[in-house]
Amino acid sequence: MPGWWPKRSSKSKELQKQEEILSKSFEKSSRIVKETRPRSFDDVLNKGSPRISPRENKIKNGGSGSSGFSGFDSDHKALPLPRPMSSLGIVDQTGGLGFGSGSISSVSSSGSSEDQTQFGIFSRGHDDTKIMQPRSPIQPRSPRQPRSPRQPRSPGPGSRVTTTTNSPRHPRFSGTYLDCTGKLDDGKIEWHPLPLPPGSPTSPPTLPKPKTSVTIDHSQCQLSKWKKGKLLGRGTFGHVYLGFNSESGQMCAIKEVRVVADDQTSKECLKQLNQEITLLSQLSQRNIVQYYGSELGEETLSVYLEYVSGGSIHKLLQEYGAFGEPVIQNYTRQILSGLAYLHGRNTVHRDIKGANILVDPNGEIKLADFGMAKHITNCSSMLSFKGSPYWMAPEVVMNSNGYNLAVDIWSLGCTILEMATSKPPWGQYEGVAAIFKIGNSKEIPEIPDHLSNDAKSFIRLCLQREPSARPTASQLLEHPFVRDQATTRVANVNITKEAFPHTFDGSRTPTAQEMRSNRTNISSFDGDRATKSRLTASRDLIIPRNNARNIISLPVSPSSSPLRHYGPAYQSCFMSPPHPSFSLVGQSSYGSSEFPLKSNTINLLDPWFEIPQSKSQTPPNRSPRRGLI
Ligand SMILES: Nc1ncnc2c1ncn2[C@@H]1O[C@H](COP(=O)(O)OP(=O)(O)OP(=O)(O)O)[C@@H](O)[C@H]1O
Repeated sequence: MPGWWPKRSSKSKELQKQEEILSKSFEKSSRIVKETRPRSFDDVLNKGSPRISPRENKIKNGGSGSSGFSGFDSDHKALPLPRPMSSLGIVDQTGGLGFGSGSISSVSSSGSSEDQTQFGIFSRGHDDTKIMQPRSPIQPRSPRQPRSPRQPRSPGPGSRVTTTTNSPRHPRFSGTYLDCTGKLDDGKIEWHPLPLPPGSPTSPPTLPKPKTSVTIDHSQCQLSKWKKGKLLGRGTFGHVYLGFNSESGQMCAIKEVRVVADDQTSKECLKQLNQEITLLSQLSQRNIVQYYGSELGEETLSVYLEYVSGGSIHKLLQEYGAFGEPVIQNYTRQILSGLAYLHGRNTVHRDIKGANILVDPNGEIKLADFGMAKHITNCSSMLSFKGSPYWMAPEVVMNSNGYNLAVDIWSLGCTILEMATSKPPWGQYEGVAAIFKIGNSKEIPEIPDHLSNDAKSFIRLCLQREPSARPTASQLLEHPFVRDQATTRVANVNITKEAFPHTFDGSRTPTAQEMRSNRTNISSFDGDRATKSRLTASRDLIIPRNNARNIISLPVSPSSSPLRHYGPAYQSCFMSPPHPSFSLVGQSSYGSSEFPLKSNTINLLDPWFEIPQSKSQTPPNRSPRRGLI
């Protein structure tokens, strides 16, 4: 704990103090994005003045039952409203308050961009609140696909432009925008052609995979037959509608964001959607919502996605209450499969929670909402303060050393608790107190007693405070909690193959049969720890050592986290020492001899060794070291 963080015996005083401290941190690096008077679209385009979006308008007018901090999405009543947080520099324009189940997004990089000092706070009406801070332009860019030079915009009012990844950008994006990786961009937004209606004379029999490098075919614009239907839901940045193709009868979900030039909110919306488009267009896996295409209209950018009619896990929890363990097992396995695929591509979701996980009528899980997702390059830092507070990993809250794919594993553990209790983890705490608990305590969220030992063991593995101690998604797929389901085996083999088409050294991954026989061996020696350890080690040989697990730490800006003590920035591509505050809350800090210089040690331990509760709550240097891929 930082020296300036006093200990108080009274809980209320302590909370009050926490808020004050967080307030100072936030205020240093934040500025409330003020609402602006609505203006006509032409005004906006011609004069570059901001225009209020319908969503903002709703916020301005108080929305419907908005609190901005209900802890869950719409119509959720599980959490008490928090106290006003204006002192934190967080103002919910609805009169609601700071952190709910909403996502937080700020950035910690240093830089001099004017934008960088801004925190935009966007109420989600009665959903929750997002805090966003544009990235600095000096951050390294992740690899992107080449873009073509500009091409003229299609004429006529009301016409829609459907373009592709290497297609021209919309003239309205000629200003500076933030690119898909969160860095300032030159305004280019990537969108993709809509699929031709299945069954139409010129269409493929099924929806094609998204094209990432095709030339413009304007005939596709005319062939776009998707009609916008009823509202499915609202997100922070736009609305999601049902789409219907009257020629094929097929449905899709249309995520729509209003395009308003020079408006900070719109920039954020577009940035987020652009990020989602770029990432989703490269993904194709059964547990990840499929991207179909995107289209730029006169006033809106629409993203066409696989329609998942069952709604989110969060919504199901609200309607039907906590899930039984078999359902949790089944959903967890599928979430893991999606994560294994995603992580195999060095991509971190960063906002895993019930509200972002959709369920189709057959119980198939689809990870959605990739607005926070990020591709991790070898030396890129992950220092942004992004995610949804209650599901946020300690290293994200503290944000001292950068973080990695393991943040999704922590959030998965939280989501399992959410499924088991129908409440968010740490739900008994208000937002700031929850963040304090996550970042500066030794605790993990409460695990319900009624869960099986396998479930408890699984959750504890996910909720290890030391990120490198958390197993990977692929490793967790072998945990008895999810492994022993009848339908799991073959599906997981395929997923592993998808996620890891090649081993780390470039050689091929084993065939499904090889994998099966390996797994058979593992399960047949379930009771034999030594054998299992050996097999675990052999499993490590076939699962590539994902270099994204090597997290690298880069200098952190003081604005990285509201809980972060302003300390010296550290080093380069090596694991950094833990945040000093760990040692100040009764946890000893890393000694140099204990500090893991390499985080990719081959794991020869049994990954399913159940870490006792007390150990899972111990500081990093006391946790059993687990070499990870
Ligand atoms: N592919 C889809 N199929 C069916 N419904 C969807 C789909 N995508 C989103 N929805 C619905 O629309 C709602 C809003 O989705 P969206 O991804 O925009 O925001 P969110 O995840 O709720 O919030 P945020 O983006 O702010 O984190 C979801 O809660 C869900 O009910």
